Amino acid sequence: MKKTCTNIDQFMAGLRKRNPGQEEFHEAVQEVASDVLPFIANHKDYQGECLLERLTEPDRVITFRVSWVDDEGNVRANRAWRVQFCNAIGPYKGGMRFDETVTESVLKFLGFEQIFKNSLTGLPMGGAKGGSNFNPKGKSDGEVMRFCQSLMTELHRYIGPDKDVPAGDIGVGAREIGYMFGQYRRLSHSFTGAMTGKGISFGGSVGRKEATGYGVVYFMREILHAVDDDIKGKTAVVSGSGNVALYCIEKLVQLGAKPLTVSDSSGFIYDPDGIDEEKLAFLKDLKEVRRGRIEEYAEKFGCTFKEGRPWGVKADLAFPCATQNELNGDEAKSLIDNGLLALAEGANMPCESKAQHLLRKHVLYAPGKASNAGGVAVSGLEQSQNSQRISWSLEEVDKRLQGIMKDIHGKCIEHGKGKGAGDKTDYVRGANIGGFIKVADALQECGVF
Ligand SMILES: NC(=O)C1=CN([C@@H]2O[C@H](COP(=O)(O)OP(=O)(O)OC[C@H]3O[C@@H](n4cnc5c(N)ncnc54)[C@H](OP(=O)(O)O)[C@@H]3O)[C@@H](O)[C@H]2O)C=CC1
Ligand SMILES: O=C(O)CCC(=O)C(=O)O
Repeated sequence: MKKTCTNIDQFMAGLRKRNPGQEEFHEAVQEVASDVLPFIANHKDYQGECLLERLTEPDRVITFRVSWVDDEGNVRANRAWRVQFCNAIGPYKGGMRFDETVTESVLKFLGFEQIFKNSLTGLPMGGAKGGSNFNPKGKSDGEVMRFCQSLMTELHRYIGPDKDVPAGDIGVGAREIGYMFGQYRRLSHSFTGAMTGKGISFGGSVGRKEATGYGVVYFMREILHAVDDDIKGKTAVVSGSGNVALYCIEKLVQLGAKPLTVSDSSGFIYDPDGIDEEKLAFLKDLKEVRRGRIEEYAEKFGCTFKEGRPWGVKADLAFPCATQNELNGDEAKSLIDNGLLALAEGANMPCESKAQHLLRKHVLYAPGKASNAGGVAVSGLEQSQNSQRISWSLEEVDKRLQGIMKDIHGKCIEHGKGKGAGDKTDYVRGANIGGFIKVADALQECGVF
């Protein structure tokens, strides 16, 4: 029987050859393969069926044109994709990203990560991701609506509650989900839970908007409890000011921590007094309603605005919640030199590989596939509510979210405890192996495909 190649250099050389120029995808696979290949080498049961080779090849990538008309009457065209990566443990599931930086490589990296993340949640969800190089910033509501409707006119053929269930991500919030779901409903002539992150008035779950940000803080709480520490009284440096960052800050404030920074693509603010409930309310209005720039916070509350990223600020905890590769090796060193205790990723792959290496060695470091899984987990709960045609209360959803984050932490401990530098828990290994096993078992039990 042909055995899986467990030599990382050979494995990666093959992957690079098959996926030329897709650097983000290479990076994501390298991170997983460097834990999973040694695991396979030590476990005979996982050696025979080319499991990681199969898991690094998407089931399919759907690419299509999205034509739409701008407010001046000009016809515009963008490219969109849906990467349906692996449905071994449930229908494809993962967000849609609208940003000018979106490429097939970015979506393959995100879809690949999603396989392991969704597996860790314990819910029956496969891995997928989609999006477009359309940039919603500065577009009118009408332009965004026409774009979303046009995109769904093609995408609706490939999705459905038992097939593939898209949701939000960068550039795709409540407004965009509403427009896409509305068009899906019209075209499919049905009302089903084919998308999550929906508005509460049309099948959405309470708590989904908050879930990723709250989840990352719940995960950090577990990390600190495992070393007999607590989140209360800790200072925190947070990047981003979108969905994940805002609700990460909200939960930090609720649990008695002191968030010091918040950022967007123009720069960051540093508020040494900490962001409190009143300042957070201003931030929510600025970002969720007025779609303004972060500098306004500094003007309103008389603190510092700087171009660049917030990683030079001294803090106990760090939460990168903006985008991929937003924290490099030098910035990780600066956080560590400033006494950082722990970092939990709210964004997907925010730390460059040099930064990951340093953080893994010197602090407690939780990778996004574990720490930001709360969002997709509550999406899974939204799917369950839709299927049963019921709505749970916020208390019920939040209780389940806390339970799921605790369970994910438990899986990281099971596979990563004592495996890191100085006998620390290696959360990266824990998440990679914990996520892999369930998918690998399902792949083996369902026959070769
Ligand atoms: N939404 C969710 O449920 C989940 C999201 N994630 C991940 O979390 C991250 C943030 O997502 P989300 O909050 O939903 O997205 P949003 O679009 O709501 O917010 C993104 C934030 O990041 C900033 N940002 C984007 N690109 C850059 C950049 N190149 N440099 C600096 N800042 C940047 C944006 O600033 P600006 O407005 O100026 O562009 C904005 O503040 C992503 O990595 C996403 O994949 C992970 C799990 C679930
Ligand atoms: O809720 C979802 O399905 C999407 C979440 C997501 O895109 C992510 O976890 O990165």
